[in-house]
Amino acid sequence: MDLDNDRLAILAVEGHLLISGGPGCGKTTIALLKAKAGVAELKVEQKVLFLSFSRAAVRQITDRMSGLLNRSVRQRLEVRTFHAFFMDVVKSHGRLRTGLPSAFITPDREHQLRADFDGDWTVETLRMAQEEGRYVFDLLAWTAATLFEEYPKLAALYSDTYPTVIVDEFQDTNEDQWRAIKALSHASTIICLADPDQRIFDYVPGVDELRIQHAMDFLNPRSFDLSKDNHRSPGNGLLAYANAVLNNDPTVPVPNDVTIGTYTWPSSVETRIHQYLIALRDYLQKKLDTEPTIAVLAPTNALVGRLSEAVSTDAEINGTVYPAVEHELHLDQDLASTAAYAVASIMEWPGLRHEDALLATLEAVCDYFRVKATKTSGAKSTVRTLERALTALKSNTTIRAKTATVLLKAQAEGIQLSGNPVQDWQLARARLTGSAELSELFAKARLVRLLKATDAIGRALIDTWDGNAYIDAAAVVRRVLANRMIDENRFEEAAHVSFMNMHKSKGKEFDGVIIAETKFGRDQLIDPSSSDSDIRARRRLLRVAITRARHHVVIVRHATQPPLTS
Ligand SMILES: Nc1ncnc2c1ncn2[C@@H]1O[C@H](COP(=O)(O)OP(=O)(O)OP(=O)(O)O)[C@@H](O)[C@H]1O
Repeated sequence: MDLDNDRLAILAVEGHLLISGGPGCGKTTIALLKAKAGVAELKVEQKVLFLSFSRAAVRQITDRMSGLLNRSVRQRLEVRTFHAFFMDVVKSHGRLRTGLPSAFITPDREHQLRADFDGDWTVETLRMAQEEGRYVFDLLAWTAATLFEEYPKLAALYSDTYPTVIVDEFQDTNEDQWRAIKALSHASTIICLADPDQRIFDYVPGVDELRIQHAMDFLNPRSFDLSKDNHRSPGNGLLAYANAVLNNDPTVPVPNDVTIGTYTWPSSVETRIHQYLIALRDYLQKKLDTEPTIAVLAPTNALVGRLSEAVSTDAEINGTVYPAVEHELHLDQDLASTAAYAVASIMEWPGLRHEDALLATLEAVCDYFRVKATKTSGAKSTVRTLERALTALKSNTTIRAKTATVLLKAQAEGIQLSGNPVQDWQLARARLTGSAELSELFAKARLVRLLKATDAIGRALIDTWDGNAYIDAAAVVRRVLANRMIDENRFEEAAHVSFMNMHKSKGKEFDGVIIAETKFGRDQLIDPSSSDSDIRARRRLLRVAITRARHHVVIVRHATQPPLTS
């Protein structure tokens, strides 16, 4: 590996460090080499702590470690998500603040509690933490940082275990993460890895565009800028093009390794993605002489779900058959799971009395909007409307909500299920139509995959089939999805083809990347009618997406969309 003067200096200097530079310039790699150089001086019980944001990023770092560091060095490095680290701190020492053992509230459980709670949820989560020692996900960072600040000896104890702390994606750290880092910085050496232009989470509360400046002021680190280097995709113009998109610079031509594909009616984004995915896979396979890794990225989960579903079955396009493509779908489950419970409740219909069947499904639809209301204020009025419909249904009075009347009609028509869980799932899902709310659930439920009877949900559903209905299907689906979330927490299998939204691709690396858009709303790569700051944020996001590729990028756009640089 080339170690230029900057890198040699990084290895040589002592004290806090800020290593900045664009995607693929080698920040992670040099930080790992720096950690390696310091391992000899560690005492037996000491380790280097490498903090990152997501489990996927942790996996990428551990993958990179295996090519770079031998086993004995790897064992001295602890690569963890912020969340896992803070959870340990709170679990082991939360008692210092409360006198109580610490317990954790899962996100699923939090949604339920929050939906039933009238009042300020932030105040309530603090009360639960302080009076009951029970913590929701979002309070872990705050609590760990507060523990470090209130008990400097505790921070010193952690610093003693971790004399060096490397912080990945430093530009995206929120206020609490930064407070914890500051507390550790009194006795640990902090190495910040940062790229201000990869700041794509600035809509998250506590993430501050001045964070790098804060680090400069507080840590007074030695600063190294590696932005002139590009080791991910050297020589192929991908980074230069990504920067041109970031800066809306039309003077940089689209390089050979970027294909801009367009579609227009009667072709669709789904068919184009299917075609390009197969073409790109073949092209990279030949070029690299190994099965390539490819990511298909889109701005929204809804579009990701549509595309994933489209490539999951063989498609005949203009007389050519494009085979289904095996892939992994990476999503945030929340709302999708809740929508899936509504589908499952419809699969219970033939086994239930009319009123019970309708109540169960309407309740599931209402739950979906309750979960949504914890994130978006607009959903609250939908919840109220649906709750009124539920009351009317129970008290046999006139139902006004359109969603309820549509479901009433669909339920009266009945549903003929066959015992094939895949077909029946689709049949049940198709009942989610006829009102804006039901259509929304339909789109979300797409994100839950049930493509083969051997999928986890399919297998579980088969067990509930009684020849007429799927008894207790909703509860069974809930269990499977909850298990899946826990499994995903443990490890994520590396798939050759992955579908995810553009935000989720951050910190990852693939041989090829396909980016899709439609001409509507948030599914557009850049919505010309949005504000300047939104457009700027989208350009940063696009740069992140383009720079995930080592070799080739395909951008599939509607033919009427304006060019990305003009
Ligand atoms: N000095 C180097 N010489 C050769 N290859 C390198 C060097 N540094 C890094 N690489 C390779 O370049 C690729 C990108 O490196 P790395 O992941 O460290 O970059 P990064 O700056 O952390 O990227 P990102 O910000 O996108 O996560 C990796 O495949 C890595 O093995």
